[in-house]
Amino acid sequence: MENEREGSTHLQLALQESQMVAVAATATPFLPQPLTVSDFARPPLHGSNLRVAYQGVPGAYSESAASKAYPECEPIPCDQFEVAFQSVELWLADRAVLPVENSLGGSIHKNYDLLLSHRLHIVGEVKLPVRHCLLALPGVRKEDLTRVISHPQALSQCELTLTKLGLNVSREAFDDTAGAAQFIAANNLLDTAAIASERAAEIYGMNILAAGIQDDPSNVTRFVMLAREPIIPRKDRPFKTSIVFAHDESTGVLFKVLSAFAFRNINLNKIESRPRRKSPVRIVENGTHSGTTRYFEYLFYLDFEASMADQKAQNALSELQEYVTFLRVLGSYPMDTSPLACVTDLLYPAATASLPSI
Ligand SMILES: O=C(O)C(=O)C[C@]1(C(=O)O)C=C[C@@H](O)C=C1
Repeated sequence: MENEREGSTHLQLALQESQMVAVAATATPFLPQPLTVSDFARPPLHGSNLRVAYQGVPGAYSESAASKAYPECEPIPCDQFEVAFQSVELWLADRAVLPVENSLGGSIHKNYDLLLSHRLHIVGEVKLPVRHCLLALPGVRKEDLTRVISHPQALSQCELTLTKLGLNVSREAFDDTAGAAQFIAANNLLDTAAIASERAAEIYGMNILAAGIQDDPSNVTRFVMLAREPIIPRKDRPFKTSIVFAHDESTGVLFKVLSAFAFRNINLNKIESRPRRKSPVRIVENGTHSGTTRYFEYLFYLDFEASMADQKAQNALSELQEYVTFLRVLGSYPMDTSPLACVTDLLYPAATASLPSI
C-alpha cells in the first residue's frame, strides 16, 4: 500500500513535469533554453560552428549582435551576463558577445565589472542599431495596456516616446527584451506590452503596435566579443585598445595618464570610472583641521584608438606604468567601422518592409 502510494506520487510528479514541459514547449517551440549555472556540470558541446554565448533568449538584440559579429555562428542563450563569461571560460562556448554601452542609455556597468573579475580578452567590437517595437498579443490595442515590460536599457531608450504615445502604463524591468515578449506570450497577458525587436515579435507570435519607438532614431548599442585567448594585434587596419587602471592618491595622475596619449597623438574614445570594490573608500586625516575626509576610489576603463602592435601605443603604456598602481590590457582589436545595418537587415535581408512606424 505504502509502495503503491509512493508509486502514484511519482507518477503524479512525472505527469506534472511532462505537463510543464508541454506548456513550455507550446509557448516557445524548438527554441534553445538559456544556459544557467547548473548547466556547467554538462560536458562541453562540440560542433563545427563557433558557439557564441549571449545574454537573453532568442530574439534579443544581443543574439543579433552575435550573428553580426560571427555570421555562421551557433548563438547560445544565457540567462545572465556572468553565465556568458563562464560558458566561455568552461569551454561550453567559444566566444561571448556582450553589450557595453548604448548611445542613449550609456554604459552597461555590470559588464565593465565582469571584464575585470574574469580573465577573458576583448577580441572585437560590433555596433548594432537598435530599433525597438511595442509588442502585444494579437487583438490587444494600445488602450488595453496597463503595463510595459522590457530590459531596463530598452525602457530608458523609449521613455519619452512611451509618454508621447499617450500610454497610461506602468514600466517593469525584465532580464532581456525578447524574454519580456516570451513571458507575455507564455502567460497570455492581454494588458501587457513588451519593448523588443521585430524578430522577437515573429518568434513569439506578437503584433507590432508601434515600431521605431526609441527616443532617437540613431540608437546604437556597442557590443564586445570575448575569447579565452587574445588576438595578435595588427597595424594594417584601424585597431582599438581597451585598458583598465587604478592609481594611488598622488595629485594629477589622471592628467598625466591622459597626456601620455595626447602627446603621442593617440585618440581616446572612451573613459569610464567604476568603484574599486575591494577598497572603495580612502580615509584621510585632515592635517591642521580636525576630522577626516573620505575619498571614493575608482578604477578607470579607457579605450584608445591604436593597436598594441603600434610602438607609440606601447610607449604610452610604458609611461602609464610610472603613474599607476594597477594596469591591465583588456584587449587590442579591430574597430567596427562597418556601415550600421539594422537588425532587420541582418536577419531578414530581403524584407526590410513596411512596419507601422510612429
Ligand atoms: O535585452 C536585449 O535584447 C539585449 O540584448 C540587452 C540590451 C542591453 O543590455 O542593453 C542590448 C541592446 C539594447 O540596448 C537593449 C538591451
